Amino acid sequence: MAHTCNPSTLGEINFSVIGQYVDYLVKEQGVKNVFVNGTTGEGLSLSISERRRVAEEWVTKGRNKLDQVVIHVGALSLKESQELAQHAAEIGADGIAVIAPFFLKPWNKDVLINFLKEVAAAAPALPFYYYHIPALTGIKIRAEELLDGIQDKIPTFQGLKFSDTDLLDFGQCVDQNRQRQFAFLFGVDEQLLSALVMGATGAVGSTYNYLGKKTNQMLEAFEQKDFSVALNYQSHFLIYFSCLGFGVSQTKAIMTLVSGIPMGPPRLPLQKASREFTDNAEAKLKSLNFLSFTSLKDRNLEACS
Ligand SMILES: CC(=O)N[C@@H]([C@@H](O)[C@H](O)[C@H](O)CO)[C@@H](O)CC(=O)C(=O)O
Repeated sequence: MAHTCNPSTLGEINFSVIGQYVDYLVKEQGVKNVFVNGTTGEGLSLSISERRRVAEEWVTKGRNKLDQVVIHVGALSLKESQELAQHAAEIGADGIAVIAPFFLKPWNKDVLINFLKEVAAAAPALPFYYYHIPALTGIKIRAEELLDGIQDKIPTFQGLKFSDTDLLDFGQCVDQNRQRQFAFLFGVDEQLLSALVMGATGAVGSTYNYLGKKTNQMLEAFEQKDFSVALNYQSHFLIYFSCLGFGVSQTKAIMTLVSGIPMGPPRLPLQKASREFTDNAEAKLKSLNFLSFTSLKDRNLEACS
C-alpha cells in the first residue's frame, strides 16, 4: 500500500502510484499475481471505502498485465466482509481471501467455517482462499483441521494462504489433500524453500515486492533440482533480509529504496521505519548491488500490496 509522505496526518493512500507499482512488479520483478489489502497492505487499518477503492485500482491497473488479483476481504464484521466480497466479484477480481475474525473469536473449527462460509457465499463465483496467519489473528485452529471437509461447506474453496512457521501443519495440509486441486500458498518468505519441499504450490509474501526476481531464480533452481543453488538464494537473500527487519514499516522503506516508487509511511498504530534503519538498509542494498533490476521471469509468486 502506498501512502503520501506526511507522517503527521492519517497516512492517506496515494492511489496514483498503483499503476506504476503494477508495471514495476511485472517488468522488474517478474511478479504477475498480487494479493491486495492483506497484512503488508495494512488492509485491516483501512476504512471499507478505502479498501474498495484500492481493490478497484489494482484490478483496473492490472488488467491485461497481471494474471491474478486476489482481494483480502477479511474483517471483524461479517457484513463488512460480505460487502467487500461482493464488491470484489463486481469489479472482476480473480479471488478473495479471508482471515479469521480476531476480536470476538471463533473458538473452534466449525464456528470459523460458519463465518468463512457466509463470506464465501457473498461471492459465489469467486475462488475462495483461507488466510491462515495465527501470529497476528491469535486464532490457533490448525489449518490441517480446518481443511478437513471444507469443500462440503465452502464449494468455492480454492486454497490456503499459510503464513505460519509450523511446517508440520503445512505439510499435513498438503499431504491430506493430495487428491484435490488446492493451491497451497506459503507466506513465510524466509522458509519458502522448506515449504517447497513440503509441497507448496506458490508463495505470497512481502519480500516478493522487491525480491521477486531473485525468488523466481530460486524457484527455477528448485524445479531443476539444483538444491544447492536454491539454498544459496534462500540463505543469501531471504535470511540476509530478515536481519534488516521484516516488519510492514521496514518493507515499505525497502520497497521505496529498491523500486524508487514512494511507498510512504504506514498508518498508525504502525510507525515509519527509523532513519537509522533506512540508512543502514540503503548501505546494505548498495553493497549487494540491489538498487537496480533488469530482466524478468514469470513464476507463481504473489506480492502483497
Ligand atoms: C506477518 C507478515 O507480514 N507476513 C508476511 C511475510 O511475507 C513476511 O513479511 C516475511 O516472511 C518476512 O518475515 C506475509 O505472510 C504477509 C502477507 O502475505 C500479506 O501481506 O498479506
